[in-house]
Amino acid sequence: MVKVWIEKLLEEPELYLLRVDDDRIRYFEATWDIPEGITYNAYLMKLKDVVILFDAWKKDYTEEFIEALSSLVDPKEITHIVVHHTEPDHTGALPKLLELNEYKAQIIGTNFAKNLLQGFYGSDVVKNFHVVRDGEEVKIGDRTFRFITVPWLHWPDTMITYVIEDKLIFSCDAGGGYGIPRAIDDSDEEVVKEYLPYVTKYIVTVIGHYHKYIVQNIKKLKSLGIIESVRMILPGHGLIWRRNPVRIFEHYERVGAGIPTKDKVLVLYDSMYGFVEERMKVVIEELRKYNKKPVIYRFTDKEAPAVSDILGEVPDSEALIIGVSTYEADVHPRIRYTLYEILDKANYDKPVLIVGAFGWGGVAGKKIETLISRSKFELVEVVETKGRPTEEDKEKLREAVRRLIQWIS
Ligand SMILES: Cc1cc2nc3c(=O)[nH]c(=O)nc-3n(C[C@H](O)[C@H](O)[C@H](O)COP(=O)(O)O)c2cc1C
Repeated sequence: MVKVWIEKLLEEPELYLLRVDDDRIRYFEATWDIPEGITYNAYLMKLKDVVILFDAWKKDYTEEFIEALSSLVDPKEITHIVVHHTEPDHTGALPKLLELNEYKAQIIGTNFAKNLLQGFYGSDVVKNFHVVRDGEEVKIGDRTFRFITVPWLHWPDTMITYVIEDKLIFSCDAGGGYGIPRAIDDSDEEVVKEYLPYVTKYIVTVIGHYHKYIVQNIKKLKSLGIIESVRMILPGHGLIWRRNPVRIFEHYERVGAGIPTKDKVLVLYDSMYGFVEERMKVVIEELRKYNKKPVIYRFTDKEAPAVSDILGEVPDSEALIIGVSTYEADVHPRIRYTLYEILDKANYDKPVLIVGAFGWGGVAGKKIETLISRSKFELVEVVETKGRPTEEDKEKLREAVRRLIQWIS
């Protein structure tokens, strides 16, 4: 049985969280390996004469959503539905809800959201749609709702809602993360510590392609003066932030900007028969000699880490070292895919060292060199040699690692 949370968050205004813990999902967006699962959060606010729903759940949980919602309100009584972002993990249950609501509720969202909803679910769903512009304020009941667009965080339709009188931010995907936290909010530091790495992984895999917009949009919210005094940040996934609400946006900013954790170096390699691995042992030993802390992911005949986990390690690394074998005159397929995703989702200004091994003609190193030259990463060196590494090859590797360390410092 899937776990559903129905929690009262505030008495005034009367505000509820409706959260479902999706522990059945394996691959978010049919791509990202998330054994940690994810939650979908919707919120319900009851004011005098109006009932406002903020977002919904994924279609798979429509039945549970309607049941949870019905325990708080008759769906027919919902007067407004705010759609912050139309991705179906937040809107899948909407068509059924609107049917039960007899299409009485006014849907509020951006023009982009209206077009997308119509494309996904048909014209009926948008027949009572109120398009809001960036910064528009709408009085609903006795509260004022300001809608602020945050485009490309992570779709063009995305906006957040700021409730002026109560200083609440409904932030949808911004401020969200993977994982199924044991609590609903950030009051327990242990829960927060367990959860934050899943937030980083979520940011990189889901929003990473647009990571410059994270920094840009948070700057925009800061300039509006709504962050420093915010009382609660209520995201569409994961924990609610109310003990220290600013913290989640600070975390997003750090990941967006790629701020490194001191001494962390991401080491990533494939090795089919051990020759790349022999080289990487030399590299790792040299890193440790200089007090660097390598975080190691390897593709071998015994292990294949999730690319989503590797991506989550990039933003706070000081540097990357990639070990690669040449495979059919190309980059080994596992590294090829991983690197493609790193360059797309976690493209940061960080130094990279490439370590290659080949049998009869090294190609992988040169191909990676070309890819890196078109990215934000800076290539320190390609050390690519044949077969089993000689003592001379090993010395070259140690020198390259020292050069990388100098580059970092
Ligand atoms: C399926 C396969 C394809 C390969 N293709 C090439 C190639 O195109 N060019 C080359 O120089 N070596 C090629 N090699 C040899 C490897 O690059 C070489 O053995 C390297 O040292 C492998 O590193 P490892 O021992 O860590 O797996 C290939 C090896 C395998 C198993």
